[in-house]
Parts: sequence; C-alpha cells; structure tokens
Amino acid sequence: MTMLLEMDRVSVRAGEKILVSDLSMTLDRGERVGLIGESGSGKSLTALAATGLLPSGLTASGSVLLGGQQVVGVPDQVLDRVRGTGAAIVFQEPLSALDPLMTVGMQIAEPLARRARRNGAPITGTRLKEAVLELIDDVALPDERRIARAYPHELSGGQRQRVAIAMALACEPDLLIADEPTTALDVTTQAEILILIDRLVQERQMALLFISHDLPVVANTVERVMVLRLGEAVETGTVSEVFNRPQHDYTKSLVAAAKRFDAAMEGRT
Ligand SMILES: Nc1ncnc2c1ncn2[C@@H]1O[C@H](COP(=O)(O)OP(=O)(O)OP(=O)(O)O)[C@@H](O)[C@H]1O
Repeated sequence: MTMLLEMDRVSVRAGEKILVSDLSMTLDRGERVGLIGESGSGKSLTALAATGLLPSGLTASGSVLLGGQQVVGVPDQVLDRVRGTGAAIVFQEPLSALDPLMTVGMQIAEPLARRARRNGAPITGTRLKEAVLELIDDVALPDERRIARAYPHELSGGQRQRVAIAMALACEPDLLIADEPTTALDVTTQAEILILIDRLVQERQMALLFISHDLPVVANTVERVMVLRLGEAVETGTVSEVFNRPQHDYTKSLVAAAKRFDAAMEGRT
C-alpha cells in the first residue's frame, strides 16, 4: 500500500527566494511525525505545501502525493476533493479557522454535511444537529447545546481550539496536521489540548503531523521527527535517535537549549 503522504524534493518559492528547499518526507497511515526548528525555518510552509494550501504568491515544485493524489501544480477544484478528506489542519490561533459571525454549531455542521455528501450518505436536519452535538462532546466540551449556539467570541481560547479540532475531525481526515496547536494557550489548557489530540488520533487511527518548537512536547507526542533549518531538512529519525544522539550541530544546539531550559526550571522548584 502507498504511503499516506509522500513529499519528494519539494521546494517552496516566493519569486526567486527559496523558502523551503528540496524537502522529502513520508508519513505512513497512523504514523506520528513531528516537525521542529526555530521560527521561520519553514515548518508551516511545509505543512501548507503538503495540502496544497500555500498562500498566493508562493509556488511549490517537486512532488507531493497525499492519499495517492498529486498536490503540486493541480487546480483547486481537484484539490478540494483531497483537502479535508486526506488531511485537515489545526492552526495555532483557533480564531483564524473560525467565522466570527457564525455559531459554533453551524461551523461544525458545514464540514460534517460536506463529508457526508462525499460519503454518499447526506445528512440534514435533526440528524445533522445530533452529529454536531456528538462531535462537540467528542472534543470534551461541556454542555454541547450551549456551545453549539455560541459564537466564537463567547468561548475561551481552549474551547475555541477544541471547536477547531472538532471541525477538523468532521472531515474524517486520514492525516491531522497540528501547527503549533497549543502555542496560543495557557499552560494548563495546553496540556489538556495535547491529551485531547493524543486520544483522538489514537481513537480515529489518524496519522499526525505535529509542528512545534517545544521539544519535550514533541518527544511525548510523536514517534519520528524532522528537523528544519532555514527551509532545509537537516536531520530526521526516531525521537530517541534525534533527541538522544543528535548528529547535526543545529539539532545539537536545539536539544542543548531545551535541556538548559529544563535544568533551569528544575533549579527553581
Ligand atoms: N506568504 C509569504 N510570502 C513570503 N515569505 C513567506 C510567506 N510565508 C512565510 N514566508 C517566509 O518563509 C519562511 C518560513 O516560514 P514558516 O511560516 O514556514 O516558518 P515556521 O518554521 O512555521 O515559523 P513559526 O514557528 O514562526 O511559525 C520565513 O522566512 C517566512 O518569513
């Protein structure tokens, strides 16, 4: 069986400027891979290139096969079929994924109805409402009916991120891409969202592409990591290989910085 995601020598350019360079990676069904690297190293652009969602002005070259479908150089109408079903993205700032003028229930209903139509079993009316409430419950939000009636600004940051996750799940994706999903949240909420993502990925047997600059979180969440620096993959391997025996100087410095931070925090307790 083919890999769920196969990126082969993918580059992303803004005009002449190369932002991601010759990047290759694969992700198997059910596998969890982390992308790490400092700010601006190309993590988000790699995720966007994987799903054909690069902003206008940026172009990708190379090959990206998502669920066997070529993503690079393919018109939007064709990609609409793989987006959402092949992969769904949860972003750092949940407000960016939510429409401020629509109730949460309506926003979750949209991808749910779309996915049901694609599955050849459309759902509407009461059944759609029930499916929305079920998803809200699945992401461990209390009082489903109240949440469904609420607008995004009436929810906390953590609740909004749960709604964004519910919208991603509504697509029943094979691959969940989480791009710094907890960076905008307070520490307690961060831990809760990570536990939620971990549970949902397991229950729904999704693959996970997890982007973060927080090495301990990455180590706890994924099996394999790729280290990006200035748009290039400098090292890949299992979590244990990369974090315990980093080969590249850049990875060594990232790991050393994370250890120094941990030691400083321990010294304070
Ligand atoms: N639309 C764009 N046009 C031009 N350059 C861009 C665009 N989007 C991103 N870049 C540049 O591409 C590089 C990689 O950006 P990217 O967002 O992938 O980094 P990142 O590793 O995800 O960083 P962060 O951790 O801060 O989110 C950066 O130098 C960024 O300034």
